[in-house]
Amino acid sequence: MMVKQQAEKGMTNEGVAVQVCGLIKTYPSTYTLGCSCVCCCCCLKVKRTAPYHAVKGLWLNLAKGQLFCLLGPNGAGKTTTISCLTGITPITGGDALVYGHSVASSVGMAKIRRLIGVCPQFDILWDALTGQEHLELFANIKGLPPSEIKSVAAKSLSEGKLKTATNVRVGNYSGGMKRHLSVAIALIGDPRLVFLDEPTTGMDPITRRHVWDIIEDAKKGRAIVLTTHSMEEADILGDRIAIMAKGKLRCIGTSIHLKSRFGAGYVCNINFSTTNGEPQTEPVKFFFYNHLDLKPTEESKTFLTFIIPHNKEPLLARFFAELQEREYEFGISDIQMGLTTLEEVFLNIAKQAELESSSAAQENLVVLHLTSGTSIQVSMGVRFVGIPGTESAEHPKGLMVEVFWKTDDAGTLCISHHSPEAPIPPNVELIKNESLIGDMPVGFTIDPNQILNANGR
Ligand SMILES: Nc1ncnc2c1ncn2[C@@H]1O[C@H](COP(=O)(O)OP(=O)(O)OP(=O)(O)O)[C@@H](O)[C@H]1O
Repeated sequence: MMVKQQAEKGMTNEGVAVQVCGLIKTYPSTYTLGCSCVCCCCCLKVKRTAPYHAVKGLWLNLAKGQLFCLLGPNGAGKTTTISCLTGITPITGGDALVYGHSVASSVGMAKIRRLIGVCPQFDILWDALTGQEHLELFANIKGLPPSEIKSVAAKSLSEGKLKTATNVRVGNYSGGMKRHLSVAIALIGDPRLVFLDEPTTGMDPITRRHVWDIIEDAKKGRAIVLTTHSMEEADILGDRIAIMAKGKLRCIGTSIHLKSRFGAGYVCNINFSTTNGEPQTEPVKFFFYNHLDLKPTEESKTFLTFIIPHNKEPLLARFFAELQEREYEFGISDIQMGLTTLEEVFLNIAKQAELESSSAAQENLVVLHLTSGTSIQVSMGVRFVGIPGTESAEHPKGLMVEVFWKTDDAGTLCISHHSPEAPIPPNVELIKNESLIGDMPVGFTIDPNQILNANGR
């Protein structure tokens, strides 16, 4: 909101490289030929798809000398945002100023092109050219003085995995080497703003660390916009992180800010020593349950993990003082506390966005295979879901499960596992829309606050 107010008052800030002011991108309708019959000769129809709102009014400032990391599940609108800022696709509404030049005007865009370097999501390289030839070509395009081109190209190839491949044709590069070369191309000519769209996809861990060092060094004196599906990469490189979903910015801040504001709380790991006999995990579990009403999220013979929600904060000082006093009695070797992970923040935001859109339109359903053997459809991102047809005299409200989500390597939200089936607490209000899509029932979404309140969590 502050960004919007500043922009509306025409305020400019010296430290800002890019000012995005209500950016909108809507892809127009497309027309396809199709029919629903088998013969295909009599009823070919032109089908019109609805316009797609990929970016729905984005407001943000990107600072000079900082790396801004844009996260979001597949289809969030990250690449579209980059395409709008780099002039690859025309914007539909709003504007963005790159070092004061507007992306909405062709004059502005011509100036912006001289200031930016881009590593696109998919490599645009020529198999017949070598790494050195690519860099010389792009150094030429960026307008570097001819006398400097060879040395600049050689310098950016002088380190890491590309060194040995300088004169090898790119057709023989691995996928990771091609991404490495695309990053080098984005940085050539000292651009003041660099866009890196999933730059380390397909890289082995050693090359990835090397490219992280290159990116970290490149922050000085320029702004970098990076998109990634790796939370580790975002945590390590991002000075500020934003999460987009369904075309909208959902949250923005430093990694620590996002974890404390949007994470579930703290992760507490307790390790037990095995030198003085059997570890006392059961008394410690009881101690946590008794004082904080928490059960472990992970456990083994020698460690326990608890997620401590923020609302328990007032109890923690006394709780940990007492736990430390009894460390020896419980056989605890060490206690570690940390904020929950960025991945968890990401999942929370992605789930929330999916839930909003699937409750707006009855879509985005995925199949949940219950361990009891039946399958139901559930809204993407739902946490507690009631199982249709499970009402009985013993459980008048029926049964429910808690669904746990994860993202796959490509950033798509998918079901990880679910809790055992449990009775829906009697005081929970249910809004049941009995429905069947295809021949599979649709589970009803239960407000998580009601369950947490009912369980005293
Ligand atoms: N040319 C186009 N015409 C119509 N729709 C498009 C076009 N390009 C992208 N889209 C749609 O816009 C949405 C946003 O796509 P975009 O590529 O920006 O997402 P993203 O956040 O970069 O996802 P990913 O992580 O998969 O790269 C998607 O639903 C996509 O299908």
